[in-house]
Amino acid sequence: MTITITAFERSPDGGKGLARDMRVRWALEEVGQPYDVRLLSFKAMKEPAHLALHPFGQIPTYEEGDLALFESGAIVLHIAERHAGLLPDDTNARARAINWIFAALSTMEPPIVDREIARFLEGDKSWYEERLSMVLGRIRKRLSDLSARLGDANWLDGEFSAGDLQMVSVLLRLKGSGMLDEYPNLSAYVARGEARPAYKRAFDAQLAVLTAASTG
Ligand SMILES: N[C@@H](CCC(=O)N[C@@H](CSCc1ccc([N+](=O)[O-])cc1)C(=O)NCC(=O)O)C(=O)O
Repeated sequence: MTITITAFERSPDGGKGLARDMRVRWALEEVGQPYDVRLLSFKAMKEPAHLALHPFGQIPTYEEGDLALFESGAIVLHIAERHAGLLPDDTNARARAINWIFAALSTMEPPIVDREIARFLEGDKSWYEERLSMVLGRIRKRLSDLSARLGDANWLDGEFSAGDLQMVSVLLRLKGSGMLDEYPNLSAYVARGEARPAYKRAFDAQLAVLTAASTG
């Protein structure tokens, strides 16, 4: 059955692949599943037709037959459970890979998103500098712990998994900050993710949307 995801008609990330459809695209490319994309304007995302799919009026969503999902984490897990290539067959290894999905989304991503919230929405507040300093400290604590755990391994737990896909995707949100450079093994880890053919296909596909929108 045809898989259809939703994405920004014109992503605010300027084609950097930071919007969360990128994670779903990457997962589908890793498992070799073709997919269609329904591009949405910000206005359309808040209209009844899309709100029926996504209660918060966001992207991405995932549709396949009579299944409709939202939340990129849930979508990537669904893809990983349905197709080989993103979760190990071994029961315990599979559980550990899923453990890393949650670590990426629940432990690593919140302070990283908090930094973006501070920088984009709180710059005019009197307490901005003090709060940003605390947020950066929280990010560095998580990066330091992750760096220590990864060590010189290629991936977080054996073979590349959906846990790495999510963790690399989360760390990529720091790419322009210079903070990853403070942890050379994390920078190399992210670069390994970006070097994967599936990542490159997904990145090129999301960039093509913006290029078409810009020249259209
Ligand atoms: N928890 C949900 C969060 C979904 C979400 O945040 N979607 C965003 C786009 S991806 C988040 C995102 C947006 C922009 C950038 N960027 O770099 O410009 C990066 C990431 C969205 O639809 N925003 C529009 C709205 O809320 O009205 C998930 O993981 O799917």
